[in-house]
Amino acid sequence: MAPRKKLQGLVAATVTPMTPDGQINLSVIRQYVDYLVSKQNVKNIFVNGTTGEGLALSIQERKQLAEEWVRQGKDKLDHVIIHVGALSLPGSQELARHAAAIGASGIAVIAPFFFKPTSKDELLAFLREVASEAPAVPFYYYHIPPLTGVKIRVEELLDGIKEQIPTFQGVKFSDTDLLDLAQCINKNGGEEFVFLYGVDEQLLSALAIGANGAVGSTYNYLGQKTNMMLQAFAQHDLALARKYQFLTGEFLNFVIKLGFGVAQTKAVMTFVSGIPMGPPRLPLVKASEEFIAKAKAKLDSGWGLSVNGLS
Ligand SMILES: CC(=O)N[C@H](C=O)[C@@H](O)[C@H](O)[C@H](O)CO
Ligand SMILES: CC(=O)C(=O)O
Repeated sequence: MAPRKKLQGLVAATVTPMTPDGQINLSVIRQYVDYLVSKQNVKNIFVNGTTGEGLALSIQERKQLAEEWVRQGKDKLDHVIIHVGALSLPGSQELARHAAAIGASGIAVIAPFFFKPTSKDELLAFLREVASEAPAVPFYYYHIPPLTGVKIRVEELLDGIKEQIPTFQGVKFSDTDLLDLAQCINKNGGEEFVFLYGVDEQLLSALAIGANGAVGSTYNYLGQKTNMMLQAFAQHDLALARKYQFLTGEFLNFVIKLGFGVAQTKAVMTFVSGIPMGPPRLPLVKASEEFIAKAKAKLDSGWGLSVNGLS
């Protein structure tokens, strides 16, 4: 899938559909793609990442999923980014070669997080060895220090990165350190790289300092509303953009207080889209009936209309 345009706007971090007995369920991916495009107006996806439980899947499962997403996304999606990060370098390299072979429009890699890189050079060396296995595929670094514990600042990592990783294209930035993000954007004067923000509840703040778009779990079901925020922001209507951020934030604040993670995202996506996403895989456990009832009631309660008449 040759990217027709530079990645921008919303990217849905897809969940991995599973059968009730915990096998990956490829059979609903076609329907999932159609849902994102037609109901959420989201045409980019990020596969096998945090939300997709990528690190809880076998290499074989990750390849099968990547293939199915690319196959179903053909002619419907603009970008299919495959997360190929893994704890072992050979595992990550194998996934990178596979993603290249099937025509993914980009690959992303998180920092290895059991044995952790302790310096920029160590992290860069690992990323370089993965990226070089897919020499024609745009490469994104996936920065998510709350989960990896690798806190090397992106500003530092980006310094001279093109010489080491010629395919380097940008960052999925899933951290609240907006100073780091701002420094990256400020130094990226030529607008060579793409910065996709990954903390959905504060995307507007990241847009304000220059993020190009966002990758997140909530764009699976709040994509339409978040697109309205992007549009208001692009039209310099900050007051309206803020209303949309408050609107999505109201729902997220509600579910975060109940306990919100990948399992809960799968449950919400199941009732919003009607597509059975199934349970998560251990060590995650499925969302409680109580959570589902409350989240559903919140969404059904006219929540969409509760902030100054927005829908
Ligand atoms: C830790 C995590 O999963 N972060 C996601 C992406 O990076 C986000 O999309 C969050 O799910 C979202 O911001 C809700 O907190
Ligand atoms: C949220 C995100 O980007 C991920 O699931 O990896």
